[in-house]
Amino acid sequence: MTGAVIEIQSLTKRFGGTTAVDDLSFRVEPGVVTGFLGPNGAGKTTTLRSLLGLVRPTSGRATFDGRAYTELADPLGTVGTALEAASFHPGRSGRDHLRVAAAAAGIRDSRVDEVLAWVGLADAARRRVGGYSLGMRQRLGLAFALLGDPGALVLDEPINGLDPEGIRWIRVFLRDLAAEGRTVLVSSHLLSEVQQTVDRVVIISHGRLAYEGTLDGLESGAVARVRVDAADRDALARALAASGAVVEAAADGLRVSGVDAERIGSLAFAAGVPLKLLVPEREGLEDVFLEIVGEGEIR
Ligand SMILES: Nc1ncnc2c1ncn2[C@@H]1O[C@H](COP(=O)(O)OP(=O)(O)OP(=O)(O)O)[C@@H](O)[C@H]1O
Repeated sequence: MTGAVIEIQSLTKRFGGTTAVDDLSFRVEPGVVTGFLGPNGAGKTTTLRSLLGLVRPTSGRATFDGRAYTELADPLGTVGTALEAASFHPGRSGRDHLRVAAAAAGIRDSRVDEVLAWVGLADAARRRVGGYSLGMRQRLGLAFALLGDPGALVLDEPINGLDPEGIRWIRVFLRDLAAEGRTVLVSSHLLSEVQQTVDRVVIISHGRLAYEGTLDGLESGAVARVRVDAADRDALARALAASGAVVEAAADGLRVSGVDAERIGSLAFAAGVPLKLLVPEREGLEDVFLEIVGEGEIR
């Protein structure tokens, strides 16, 4: 199977005076899991809703192999979606939900049990959705998305709220779907949540593209720092700053960037300042992500 290429081209969506998505362009290829990341309010949901024909863009296009969702000959076979996990009627069983959807879409009834087994819900299929855990509702959402055996999957925050076992399960599940050649796009507001699941990431902030590429590429933007301390911290800071290092004071010593640990050792030695701590540190991916999107910004 080869899933469709998803392409967002100069997409802009304004709601009154709010620009939710601002001239956004990126591509999502089949065969890999792509993370679609940004803080709350960055415009992820609006982008996904535009892609699925639920929102009319102010300008630009969002397509599957060049066709807008509304132009697809076989929408359910092209893309499966799970935009909200909680929107199932609590009084009906998981199986009933899928049977109604399958009948409406002209999909054979036996497919319902296939997808329920696929997502590990076979035993719970006849129970009321009201008694499902969040993880089970997320699985039901996935089963729903897979009904039409789509080449592409577009999932809004599918990992949000899952317990560790559920997270492990969905990681493997999404990777398997991509390995079959499907296009898998997964949104999240936390990089750490999808870090072990995705191959590529698209990061947006304020409706604009902030980064598109591999996780390795993102990591190469991480700043190397050295944590260092001396009994005479001020003398150490002066010696390092005089050699062009960037020195920040912290409660437990100094954070130094721009020079490596070896050079810091020689500079301290030359200045006659004995060190009591010298630890190279690398910024985590989550720090790089927060820097890219602007730490803690919520609109
Ligand atoms: N129907 C709407 N009417 C008015 N403003 C909207 C509407 N939908 C979204 N917005 C605004 O557009 C911006 C982007 O929202 P969007 O839901 O796309 O972000 P998001 O990245 O998905 O965030 P979240 O994870 O919180 O859903 C926000 O400022 C939001 O308030």
